Amino acid sequence: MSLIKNPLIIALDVDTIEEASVLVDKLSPYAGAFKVGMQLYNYEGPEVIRILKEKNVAIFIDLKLHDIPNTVAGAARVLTRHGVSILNVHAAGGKTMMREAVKAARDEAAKTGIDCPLIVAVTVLTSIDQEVFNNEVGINGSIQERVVLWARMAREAGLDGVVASPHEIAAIRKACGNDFVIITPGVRPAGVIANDQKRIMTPGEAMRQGATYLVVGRPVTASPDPAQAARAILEEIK
Ligand SMILES: O=c1ccn([C@@H]2O[C@H](COP(=O)(O)O)[C@@H](O)[C@H]2O)c(=O)[nH]1
Repeated sequence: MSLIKNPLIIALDVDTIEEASVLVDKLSPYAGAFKVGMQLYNYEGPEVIRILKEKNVAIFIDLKLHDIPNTVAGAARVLTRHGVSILNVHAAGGKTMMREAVKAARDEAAKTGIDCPLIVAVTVLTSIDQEVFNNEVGINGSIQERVVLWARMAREAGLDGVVASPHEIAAIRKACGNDFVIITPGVRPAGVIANDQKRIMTPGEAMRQGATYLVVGRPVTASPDPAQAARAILEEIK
């Protein structure tokens, strides 16, 4: 059974378990889940998952797996053992890589009796705009076309959903249906600084577009009053 209580996922982009714990203690009444990404996981390792799970919160392990199919499958298998609620891979790794990741996670869940996490594919990062996408990343065509193509590919590979910017939600919904999970970072309440995010939307607009979950980091965690910032977002998306 999913532990995710509401659509607001808070990104714990901090170095240490101590800093993450302070945020979780302040924010767990408001957050549906907490995201542990490469900064926190690469410093603290799997211990951070164990400690946060003791607080009875749902965890999205955001390691954006991207490697050959065998390597990604192995990582998906061992991450499943941690009992996380969501894990992700890069769609750019291809359909076989995604399919192997899903198979490994589901087999491990069936073998151990641990709930299988939702497995989602990262499409085009929300920090990338059209100019960078074509001229630096070197992929022709529009970001939206590519995101929809990768979303369809992820669905065909058996994944539960994708990570995409709020700008592509409507097109993904049309292509992949209402049951497909869409997780959207690049969320900024009105008047809040975008930082390095390029394809942004407010929490209310992103939910109206059809997001399943919103990922929000700095607008909450760097706020002088993180609990109030999270409460305001929940109020906006209610
Ligand atoms: O395309 C993507 C994929 C992942 N992220 C992650 O979401 C959070 C956003 O943090 P903010 O502070 O709200 O900008 C962060 O952990 C990213 O690694 C993303 O932003 N875009």
